[in-house]
Amino acid sequence: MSQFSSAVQETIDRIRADVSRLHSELTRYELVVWTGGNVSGRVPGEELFVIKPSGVSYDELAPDNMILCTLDGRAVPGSPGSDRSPSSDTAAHAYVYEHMAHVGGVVHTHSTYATAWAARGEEIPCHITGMADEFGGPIPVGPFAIIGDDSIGRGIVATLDGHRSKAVLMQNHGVFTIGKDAKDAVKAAVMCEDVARTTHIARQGGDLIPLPQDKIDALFDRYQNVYGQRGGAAEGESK
Ligand SMILES: O=C(CO)[C@@H](O)[C@H](O)COP(=O)(O)O
Repeated sequence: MSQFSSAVQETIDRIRADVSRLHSELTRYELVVWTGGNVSGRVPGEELFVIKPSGVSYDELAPDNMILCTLDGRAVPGSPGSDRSPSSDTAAHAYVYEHMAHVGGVVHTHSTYATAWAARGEEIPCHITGMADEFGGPIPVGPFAIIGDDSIGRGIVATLDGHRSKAVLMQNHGVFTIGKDAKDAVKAAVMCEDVARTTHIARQGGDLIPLPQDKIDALFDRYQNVYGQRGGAAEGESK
């Protein structure tokens, strides 16, 4: 029998299904190789989130082997999947949920072009309208931090708190993205790789043409507040 009320259990089951399914977007958009990368989703209204097990093939990921964790990064004993170790980035995801209340999803990848910018410790400058739309400016670099404790999480929060960007390039490591939910964070990871690749290729051909700040601001505002179908039906249906 579940240790949660039926309403909370229903929400947990929905987030398990979402997080499990969203991992297939990372492979679809070729943002990860082998077992690299991870997606997590907060359980709304609870001090809980769901994340993938560590080092398990993407083909084997399923709602029941996603791991339910508390905000200190520990698996909830007795919950489905808790017999396995959670993602090695669980502490980083937990730190973000603990310190950024508006965040409902976190994604990590080593996507090729974005990680190349991270390896140089160079922020991606904002020279294309699609980047202004999604990120509202440059994608910043976060500190180099070793996996194993909350150092990566602290670096993500210190870099993204108060920043428009939903993506950070953790130096010498890779991309972490945040979103209002797991799907939104996956979208930011897809867009981050796209702008990293385009900006890299553009730079090979010559100087980049500056995009004025007032135009970046206007594009960001339109995309965030006007673009698409207001009311959310179409976006929700495309899950
Ligand atoms: O970045 C790293 C390791 O440096 C990890 O994020 C791996 O990319 C995926 O680890 P698991 O989620 O499978 O533990």
